[in-house]
Amino acid sequence: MNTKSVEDLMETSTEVHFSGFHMDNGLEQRKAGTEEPTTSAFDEYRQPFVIGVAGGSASGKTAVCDMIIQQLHDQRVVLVNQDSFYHNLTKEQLTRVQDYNFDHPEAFDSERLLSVMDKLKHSQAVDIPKYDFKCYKNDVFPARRVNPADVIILEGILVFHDPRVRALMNMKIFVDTDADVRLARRIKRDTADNARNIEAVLDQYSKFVKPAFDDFILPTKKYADIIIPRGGDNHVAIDLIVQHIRTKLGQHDLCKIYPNLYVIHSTFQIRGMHTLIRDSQTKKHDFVFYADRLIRLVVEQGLGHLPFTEKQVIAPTGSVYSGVDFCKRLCGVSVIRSGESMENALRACCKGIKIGKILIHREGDNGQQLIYEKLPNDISDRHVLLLDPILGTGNSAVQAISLIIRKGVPESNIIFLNLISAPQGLHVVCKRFPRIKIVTSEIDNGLNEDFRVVPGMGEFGDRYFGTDDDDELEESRSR
Ligand SMILES: Nc1ncnc2c1ncn2[C@@H]1O[C@H](COP(=O)(O)OP(=O)(O)O)[C@@H](O)[C@H]1O
Ligand SMILES: Nc1ccn([C@@H]2O[C@H](COP(=O)(O)O)[C@@H](O)[C@H]2O)c(=O)n1
Repeated sequence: MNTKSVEDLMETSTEVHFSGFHMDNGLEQRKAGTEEPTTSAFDEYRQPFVIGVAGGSASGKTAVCDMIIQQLHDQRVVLVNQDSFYHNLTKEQLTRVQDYNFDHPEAFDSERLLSVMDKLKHSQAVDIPKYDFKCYKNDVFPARRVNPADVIILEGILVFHDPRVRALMNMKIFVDTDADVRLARRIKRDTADNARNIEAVLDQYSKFVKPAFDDFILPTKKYADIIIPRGGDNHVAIDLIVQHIRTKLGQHDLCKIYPNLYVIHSTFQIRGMHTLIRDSQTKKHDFVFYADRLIRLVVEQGLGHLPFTEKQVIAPTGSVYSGVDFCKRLCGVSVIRSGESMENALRACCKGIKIGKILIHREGDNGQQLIYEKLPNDISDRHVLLLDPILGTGNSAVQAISLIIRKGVPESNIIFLNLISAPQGLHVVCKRFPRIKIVTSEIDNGLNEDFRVVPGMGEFGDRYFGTDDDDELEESRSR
């Protein structure tokens, strides 16, 4: 028996847990231990995308699922059929099978279905029974072993009926096919595949299938995100669904939770630059060179989130080019000292931009103090690009953003640019300021016991400005 409440299940689908940590002012701290967190916070965000496909019997649910699976050929996808969770009929029920209602929610073992889905969502392999429509049993055929996947499709007439099952789904599709088409298909299928006679099929339809559709299935249509008329014939709808799933799968799971969080598109060039700046053996001049390249990419990406106005220009060919005009009222704010490393890239992109500064003193991580600020007087009229290459606990970011908001800048006019973010910090900032935008180049695993991002890249300011011990050693060796 699965004892998870609806809230528990909803939590596993949308919330974030950091095992081995305890919560403190919205942050999770490590109790004791080694360099890496016990459970990688990053892994906790890696959850499969769950799609529910409901609709009347013979509406084309299986056909729609098959098409989605075929088009997602480069992804690991598993299909789970609600039919697999039909209760076995007792001997007595078997003697009067014509009186059994297979279309009622109680015909299914929902607890077993929930337990299987829960395991798959948590990356565990499961055994799923294969239902025999001729013997009315789920233990005639060997169970199917299903491994965890990127996408789980749960298909069945009543998959939207139980709120606990609905809560597991990231996308709900209702296949809407005319009743006469469904009946015609069902007669064909049940007489051919399930060795039933047409009279029995029609009796079952009028006694159970149609009333259950009206009472239990149709009322769940309102939960659907997408309603597909004409089932598998609707290629446009299926293409759009597949495109949406691909987009979602390509995103970090935190971007699915926080729509204003943007991670720049990763390429081997970007991974290569990250490899260099994270390598403890990288010398200062290489560190600065590659950090600058990455910072420039983040700055350009951040500028792309500013508002624009349309503008037409005449090209030297005499033709009209319809383009856009940059947002003019901008300023940067760097968090001293690491944030200053991002100022050059911002100046290189925005000629003459005003850049303010904020200094936050770190005493442990719970006692942070704002000790210096110099911001443009008219900052409240400007869009603000806040510069800090590392987002760790989120404490400094919260202080800096709160100050900028106190100066009159609307939250939605702030874009926070950083190179490396810890999930904990993102969680804190995005929850506290849901309207600011964050642009980062990579999201790391978590924080270590000193609240430093891991794997991270050490103290950014020291490595960028050459004040780390190793460089002093290196210099003294070369003297
Ligand atoms: N677009 C379609 N055109 C013709 N026959 C179809 C179409 N979609 C499904 N079928 C047929 O109708 C029957 C029921 O379709 P299926 O996808 O299994 O429905 P469901 O899974 O909703 O019960 C199957 O025999 C299938 O081959
Ligand atoms: N032993 C059974 C079990 C189920 N049914 C019917 O199957 C329908 C659900 O499957 P679909 O593929 O059509 O979605 C449902 O309407 C049940 O009446 C059955 O006939 N015999």
